[in-house]
Amino acid sequence: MPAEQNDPIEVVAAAIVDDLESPTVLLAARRTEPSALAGGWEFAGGKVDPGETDVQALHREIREELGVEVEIGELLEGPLERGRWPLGTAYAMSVWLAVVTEGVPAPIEDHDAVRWLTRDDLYAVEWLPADLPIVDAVATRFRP
Ligand SMILES: Nc1nc2c([nH]c(=O)n2[C@H]2C[C@H](O)[C@@H](COP(=O)(O)OP(=O)(O)OP(=O)(O)O)O2)c(=O)[nH]1
Repeated sequence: MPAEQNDPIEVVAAAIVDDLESPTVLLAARRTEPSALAGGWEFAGGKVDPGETDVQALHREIREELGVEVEIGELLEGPLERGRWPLGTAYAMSVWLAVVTEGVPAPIEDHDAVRWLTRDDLYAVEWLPADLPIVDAVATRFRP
């Protein structure tokens, strides 16, 4: 179906954890731009390019931004169609749990810091506001 003018822009992102079944840490990345969002923490990811599947886009973005390869796990179901999460009205984001299979995450592009958050400090960074319900969804998967 062709995209309508006011359809949200599709974004994909990874909630990178240490273990897909029983996570104990979550990776957060600090944005460098635009200035309105710089300093906010988020899930690494980005827009799906034309002709790319969501999963292809996710692997590409994670490779470009963090320099790692990931295995993708469960889709964290959001309230919008196809389980996406609203980012304001302009964007809709699909978020999967993921684990690193190759490399060590580093802030290569679009971020200036990455941090592994334990359950106790999941909310210790200043998440972009739209991400808070997604962090809540990740928290429910954490090892009790
Ligand atoms: N990647 C990502 N974007 C987020 C998150 N939370 C959130 O509100 N956003 C917003 C920031 C942007 O306004 C929008 C799209 O994100 P993006 O990373 O593709 O933004 P961008 O415009 O810098 O993309 P690009 O040109 O580098 O592809 O979504 C998140 O957790 N991850």
